[in-house]
Amino acid sequence: MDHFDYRDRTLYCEDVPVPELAEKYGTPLYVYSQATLLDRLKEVQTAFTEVKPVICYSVKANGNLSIARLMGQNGAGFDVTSQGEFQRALKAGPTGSKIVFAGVGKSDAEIEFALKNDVFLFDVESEQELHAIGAVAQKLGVKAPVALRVNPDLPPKTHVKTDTSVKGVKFGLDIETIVDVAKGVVGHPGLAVVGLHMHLGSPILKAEPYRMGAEKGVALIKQFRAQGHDIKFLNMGGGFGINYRKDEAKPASAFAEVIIPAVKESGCQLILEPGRFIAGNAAILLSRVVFTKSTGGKHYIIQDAAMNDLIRPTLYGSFHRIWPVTPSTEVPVRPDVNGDPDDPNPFRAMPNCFTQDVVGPVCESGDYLAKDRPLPGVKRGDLLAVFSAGAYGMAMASNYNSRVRAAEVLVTGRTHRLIRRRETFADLVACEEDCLT
Ligand SMILES: Cc1ncc(COP(=O)(O)O)c(C=O)c1O
Ligand SMILES: N[C@@H](CCCC[NH3+])C(=O)O
Repeated sequence: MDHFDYRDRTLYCEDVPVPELAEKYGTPLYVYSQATLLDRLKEVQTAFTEVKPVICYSVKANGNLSIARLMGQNGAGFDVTSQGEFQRALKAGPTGSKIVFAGVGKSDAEIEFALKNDVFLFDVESEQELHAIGAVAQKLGVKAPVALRVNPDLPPKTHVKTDTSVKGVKFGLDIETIVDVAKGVVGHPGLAVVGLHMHLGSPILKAEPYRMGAEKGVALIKQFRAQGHDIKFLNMGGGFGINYRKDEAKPASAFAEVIIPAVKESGCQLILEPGRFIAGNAAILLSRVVFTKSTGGKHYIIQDAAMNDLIRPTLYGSFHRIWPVTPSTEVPVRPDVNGDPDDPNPFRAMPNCFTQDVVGPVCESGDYLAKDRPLPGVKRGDLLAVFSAGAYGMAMASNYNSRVRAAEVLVTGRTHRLIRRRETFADLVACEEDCLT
């Protein structure tokens, strides 16, 4: 399973026994498999190779400099959504990396920064933004390369907090009005409208929305061209889903099958912005059991990772597989289907499994990594692996409750390197002025 597997009842990341990492770096710890990161990037590159795509790794999923560098070294550009992400991409990417800049609220300063740093394309999300970009570009005496982001009004329902292409969300230009917006900037001295962008949501487990989106995209591109815009790029965004529960995700080839025909018809270069697909299954969040507790008929595993380390379960009710790193002989070693309500759980009947909540030390009842999950009994000091934590895990981590953020380690084969050290109290207060002493 993505270079995380059990050998003799011990979880390995590539060829490193995970307990060794806990010993050396402490917990909570993000553990990344370099082979998985590269396999996943390669999978996208290979699936779309026929149309020579520009793959812009979505930095928001995981912006660690070493991971971004790995992407850049292996042919990826970057999709960014703030100046901070832009700077990460510049720092980690090779010279000339293609950087696409999306986001609904780019400030003039960010626009100027991007223009001065060779932005490949702005993904433009509103008419006001389009004119703001045009104005900044004119001030600098350049033409800004832009792709208009359409909200294609499609139904890939993900989660109310992550839907990006259903009517009424804040993203993109309405499909009904985008053509008029494009018309309004024909011949604009500060703007080169060269692309169409869409991002359908995340995560998406079906290919069909991409087929529908790409078809709508081709129709728009034809209209933009008829207006005189020289459209060269079709950017289909990110959103490809991954396996959180079992084998629910589609391979990249399934998306390629429905996107490539439209790309060919459009005569455009394809851009993709995968984030989760590359990083999601490439990491576990490793934690250690602090206490166990039973109260009010419920059983709790209190471990040292919390909502500040991985907020997805709290924020979206997301499911992450969790399993002991060294399961006892009474429980199976593969965590494939634990707790999946859509799947009859063969582990439920295991003598040592019972329904438990996996919670952290943060002072919120919503601080949990799993709820009502059939898990084996564990004891203080046991290690747990929270799977599929590589995307939007560390990237969304915070210091809530003055908890220092976790360390991150990158494994390749039998070796491992710290790619982010654990924070310290000094880091926590580094930006504060203790001015009343
Ligand atoms: C514009 C844009 N591109 C790419 C992504 C990356 O999405 P994912 O990590 O699901 O591939 C996102 C996030 O959803 C996004 O908003
Ligand atoms: N952060 C989200 C998805 C949103 C992606 C960014 N548009 C997640 O953890 O799944």
